[in-house]
Amino acid sequence: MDKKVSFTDELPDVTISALLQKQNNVVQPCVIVIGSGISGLAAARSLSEASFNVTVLESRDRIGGRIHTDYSFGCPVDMGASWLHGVSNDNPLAPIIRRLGLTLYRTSGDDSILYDHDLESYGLYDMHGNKIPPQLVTQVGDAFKRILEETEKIRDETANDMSVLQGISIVLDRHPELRQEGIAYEVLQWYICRMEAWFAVDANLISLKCWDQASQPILLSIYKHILPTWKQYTKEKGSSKLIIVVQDECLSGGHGLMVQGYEPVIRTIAKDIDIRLNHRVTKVSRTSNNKVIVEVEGGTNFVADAVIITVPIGVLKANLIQFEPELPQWKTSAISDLGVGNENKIALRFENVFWPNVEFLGMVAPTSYSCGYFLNLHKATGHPVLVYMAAGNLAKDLEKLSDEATANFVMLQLKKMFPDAPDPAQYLVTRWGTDPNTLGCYAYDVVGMPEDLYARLGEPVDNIFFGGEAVNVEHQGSAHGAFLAGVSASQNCQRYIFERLGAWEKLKLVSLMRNSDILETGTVPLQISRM
Ligand SMILES: Cc1cc2nc3c(=O)[nH]c(=O)nc-3n(C[C@H](O)[C@H](O)[C@H](O)COP(=O)(O)OP(=O)(O)OC[C@H]3O[C@@H](n4cnc5c(N)ncnc54)[C@H](O)[C@@H]3O)c2cc1C
Repeated sequence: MDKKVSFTDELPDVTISALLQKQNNVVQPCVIVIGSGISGLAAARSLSEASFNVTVLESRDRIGGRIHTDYSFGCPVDMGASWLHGVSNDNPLAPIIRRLGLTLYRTSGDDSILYDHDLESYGLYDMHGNKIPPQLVTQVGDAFKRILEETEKIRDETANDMSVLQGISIVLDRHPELRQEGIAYEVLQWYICRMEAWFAVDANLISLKCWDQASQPILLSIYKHILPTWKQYTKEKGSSKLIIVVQDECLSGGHGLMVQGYEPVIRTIAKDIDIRLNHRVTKVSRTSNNKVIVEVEGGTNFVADAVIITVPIGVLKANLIQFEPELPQWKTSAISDLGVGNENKIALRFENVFWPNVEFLGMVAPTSYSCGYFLNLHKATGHPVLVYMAAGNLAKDLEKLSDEATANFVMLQLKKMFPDAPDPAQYLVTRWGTDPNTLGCYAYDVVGMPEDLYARLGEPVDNIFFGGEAVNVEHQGSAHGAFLAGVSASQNCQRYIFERLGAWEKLKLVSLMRNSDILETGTVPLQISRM
């Protein structure tokens, strides 16, 4: 007879878990999550799986926040995030993507943040519609890489921060051989325009010290910077635990477009979560008995043991949520010192494809502001759609126009490359900068600001926890970074609440926990349509 018995099989009917669940007095701790973007949803799912009672309050009439797949063209078009940065199993979103069988179109195998497209996948044109020879594009691309490498030396030499643009200008003074003339100069401007798109801000505003925050050295400096602030904070609060949202290293695997759009990922994380749409939070108050009261436009109040705030940094900067008592100075200064960039997408659907089969169509010009580029969705998805992307000041300026005028502006750009381009059958225009639910696209490092801002933004204030893209020290401005930040905020919140429970309540809570099915890892490979 097999003597091996499984522990769970041998348990009598009345397991601890069953016993506890039979009792009516199981009081699950209650947490409010503000915002149903990927960060808030990840926090809510993680809390819900840890058997907390969780409610998500969302100001919009939809979930997903800056992940928004539009289907009005009859095909998925991502108007917010569209790339998975880090197409590998290390990506925390990989398990969900694998499970859903979603396809990724790898646009670049390069892990660096600037090259989310391989150089050979560009089709660049000048303002007169002449195609730029691909060798020139590659040659200037290589020169740009060298220029950026040289800026690292300048950064190491100087104590004070400066903008990336200033750094580039010093490099070109020192290395005249890297200067570009004529059309090559315009191609260089185009690369700068692409860099500006990554940060969603003009190059004269991007911090040279922080722009490529690598893992280890920066993390050390973050610890160095945060400790004095933390000591001050713990002196005020009488607690000594340092909870900090820090991730490992840059993700490998290059960059991949979500061919079916990001929406299925959002829907999966949101499954069965209590989400209240059209609930705009206006005030968060802490009470003397360790509760939080969350007030919603219209006057409804929600009371909870803790709150996790995942609204965009732009919303926090604009003080659209009032705190009582006020947040401490170390937190408010982190909010005000972080920058928030802007990027907008204008998607155009045509009846037929009239452009070449490249991934990116770009127009070079004498300034990065007047350069432009279109993502060719046809190459990755088979749908006749081009997506124009404008960042920084251009994105801001376009928001001053009507949708129709914006689409006309974009068509003028396209017609410079393809004079016979027909009018689009449909178009879509985003306004991430003026939308009161975002007020910007994502966080960036302002020149000369302390390096611990993201970490400070992620620090809790008693039972108020912070998630969202901008609290992730390493992967801010990304979907996976926002996801991780949500999970971290949830874990910090769980720890906080757990420490306040008695032994019996802890046991009850543990008995209700269920294993994650959505956040789990699996063995099904990622589906990548271009290796
Ligand atoms: C144009 C654009 C392109 C991008 N491209 C990529 C990409 O290709 N790859 C990538 O990885 N990342 C990309 N990103 C970044 C990525 O989309 C974000 O980092 C991520 O989606 C942020 O998630 P979040 O949950 O932190 O914030 P959000 O998604 O903004 O969620 C916050 C939620 O809070 C809600 N809210 C706001 N105010 C209130 C309030 N007062 N009360 C209640 N709710 C409120 C908002 O409506 C929103 O739903 C892009 C972003 C933009 C804008």
